[in-house]
Amino acid sequence: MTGPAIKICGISTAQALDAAIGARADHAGFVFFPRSPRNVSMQEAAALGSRAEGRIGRVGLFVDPDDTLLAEAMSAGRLDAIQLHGSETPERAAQVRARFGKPVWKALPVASRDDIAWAEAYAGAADLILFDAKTPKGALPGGMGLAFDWSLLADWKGPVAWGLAGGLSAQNVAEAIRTTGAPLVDTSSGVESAPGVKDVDKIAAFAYAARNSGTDR
Ligand SMILES: O=C(O)c1ccccc1N[C@@H]1O[C@H](COP(=O)(O)O)[C@@H](O)[C@H]1O
Repeated sequence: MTGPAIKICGISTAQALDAAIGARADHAGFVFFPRSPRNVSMQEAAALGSRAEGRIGRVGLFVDPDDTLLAEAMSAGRLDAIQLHGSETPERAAQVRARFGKPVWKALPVASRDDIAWAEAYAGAADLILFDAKTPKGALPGGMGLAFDWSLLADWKGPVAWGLAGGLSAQNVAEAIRTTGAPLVDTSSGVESAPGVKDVDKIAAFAYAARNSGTDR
């Protein structure tokens, strides 16, 4: 029973990174978005990126980034994948992938069934679609601990690999996986004791619950 792939996002300390690695998560997310309480500097990204080398995948999270920020972060954090969490179009996602030569994950905000249909537009442009809850206007576009109606995704089969995010924690991740069949789950605030402060025990509990949800990759 291996369960879905696991991403712990918003890692900004060596302790949190080691906890994600110790919990056998597949991906660690580093946030490059100054408004976020999880934002990392290029110096922090460099330290985390080299500590993660060969131990866990490194995903950089960006919100409508320009190429200068992407280039700096790619090189500092030695990123293995780029998560676009803003309003990037399929054309921009394809351009980022071509320019930086790394897989692109595109987050899509979901509130209704129509939002899920947007994934089709990213086939061939993004490598993975990350369905996340739509957040209120003016709020951060993610990392708010908000979940959406998972039944909208029940056994969703689209033209592109996908994952589930939004309000996931050790308490609800198994149910989320059973409802949606998600091949990847991503959490940030659900494994924190305060915004931006990762909790080692919550990371371990999340990975355990995801792996023991009764489903297989
Ligand atoms: O974590 C952030 O601060 C963040 C900022 C801007 C865009 C996305 C962000 N986080 C991502 O949002 C989803 C859901 O987070 P949560 O589990 O509900 O807290 C996840 O992919 C985070 O990586």
